[in-house]
Amino acid sequence: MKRSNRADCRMSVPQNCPRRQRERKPVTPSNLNSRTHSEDDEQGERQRHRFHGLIVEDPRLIWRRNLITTNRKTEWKHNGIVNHLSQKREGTPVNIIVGSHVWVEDLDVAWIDGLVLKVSGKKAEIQTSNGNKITAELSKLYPKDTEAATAGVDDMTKLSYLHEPGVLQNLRARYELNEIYTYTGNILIAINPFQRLPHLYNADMMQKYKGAPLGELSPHVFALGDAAYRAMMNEGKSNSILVSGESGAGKTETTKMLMQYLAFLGGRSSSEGRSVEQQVLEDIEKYKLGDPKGFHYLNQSKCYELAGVSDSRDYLATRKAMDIVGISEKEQEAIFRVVAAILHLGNVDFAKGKEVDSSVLKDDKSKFHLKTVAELLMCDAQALEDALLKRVMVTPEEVIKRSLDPLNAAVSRDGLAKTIYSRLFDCSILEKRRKKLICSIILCSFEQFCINFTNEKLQQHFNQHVFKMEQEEYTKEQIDWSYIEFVDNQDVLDLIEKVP
Ligand SMILES: Nc1ncnc2c1ncn2[C@@H]1O[C@H](COP(=O)(O)OP(=O)(O)OP(=O)(O)O)[C@@H](O)[C@H]1O
Repeated sequence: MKRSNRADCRMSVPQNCPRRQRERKPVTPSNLNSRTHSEDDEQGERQRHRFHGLIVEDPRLIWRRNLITTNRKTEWKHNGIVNHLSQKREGTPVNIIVGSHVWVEDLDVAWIDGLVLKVSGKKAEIQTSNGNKITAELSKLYPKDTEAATAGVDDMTKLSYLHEPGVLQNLRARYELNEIYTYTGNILIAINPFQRLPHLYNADMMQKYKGAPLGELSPHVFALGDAAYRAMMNEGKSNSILVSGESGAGKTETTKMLMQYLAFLGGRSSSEGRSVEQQVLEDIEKYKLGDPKGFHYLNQSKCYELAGVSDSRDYLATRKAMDIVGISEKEQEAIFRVVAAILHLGNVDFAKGKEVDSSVLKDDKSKFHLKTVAELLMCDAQALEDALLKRVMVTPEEVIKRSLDPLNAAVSRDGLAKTIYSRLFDCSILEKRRKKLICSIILCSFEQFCINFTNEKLQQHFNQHVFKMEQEEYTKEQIDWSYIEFVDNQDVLDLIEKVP
């Protein structure tokens, strides 16, 4: 399922009608939320989940276009925040005249601001703020809001001009002040700070955000976690937070913060007076784990500790968060058994066997790890050993077993580890979803399906809250502007979500 061209989904704000000139209630995360309630009601049973959107971005990608390959740039523009917010390029009535302050594309810094010196035909001559004089097509210029707050705005819906340079400038201005979070309605955008900002995540901050309505305090990942948790408790309904972003943008770190916050909200004191180390030691023995240096899958980077990161605490926070989101003790045990089994599996080594191109378990250590894997996965140790040492080929006539040499046995071991790990997530999600809806799709690429579905869901979220709502408001306020058609992807969502 490929994404359709979203270019026609972009919203155009009339140039002669900057949004701040109109007397209107600013669109805040909280009033957007109240709208979601009524829409949920309308959708009734069909809406099994409430979704909260969180987009993480890598500043190196969004501000330095020369670091982005053409494809990546296009992909980002089509999938990222700017696509949802930016002003329609073609056919937009851009009222650029001599003396206008504008944004123009720049290879080094993505967008540079400048002053229009001359307009002739479809082109303009611009004096850029870095001292260059350039000529650009009028249709490629975007008006600059000269009255924009230098510190930026905490919610992108408050921007006067919703176009790519405006959005990026706002994120950048905030980022320079270490304000890495910004709302777009009730969607949170997080920019990777590439440095620890402990003051943002300490216990005081958690306390501050606990119970505060979304939008009341500065944008924060805790605010989103809080909204999801409250909605879950109040409505008895599942909630999902979609964390979307490029590789390296900070999804994992953001998710960790969310988990910590959810654990804090759950507040179940499972420690019973024991120290963190004692509790974790409660599990290391059980899963026959030990020093990470001793595990092949953990010791490749040779990096075992990070300043300010406590694996023990993160582990306990994860367990607590699992409690909160309703993963039972038994399911948690199963999850950690599988994870521990994967680590042990990585330590199973192979040596040459007696026959040509065959292999055996290398030593007693490997035998121990294989036995532990079998115990943890509750499977037969001999069958597991066979599966690692031999390849099975099924032909129409017969089933052929062929021995593997040590190198290929190691490849088979790593393949098994990857498959088990990936199945762990498929199974957890499957448990929570209606099998009817999902089974056939898993046979395709489940991961890609999830990515596409998430993108479609986010797109619909933006359609609902930015396009539909804004247009309704313009109509209500009788503002003279042309109605923009946009592609509604509800049919795509119905295909996946709707009960057949
Ligand atoms: N909020 C944050 N605070 C501090 N550092 C961060 C934060 N978010 C990301 N980082 C830094 O960026 C690095 C990459 O982030 P992370 O691993 O979360 O990315 P990712 O989106 O999960 O990547 P991938 O999709 O490739 O797994 C982290 O190792 C960390 O150094």
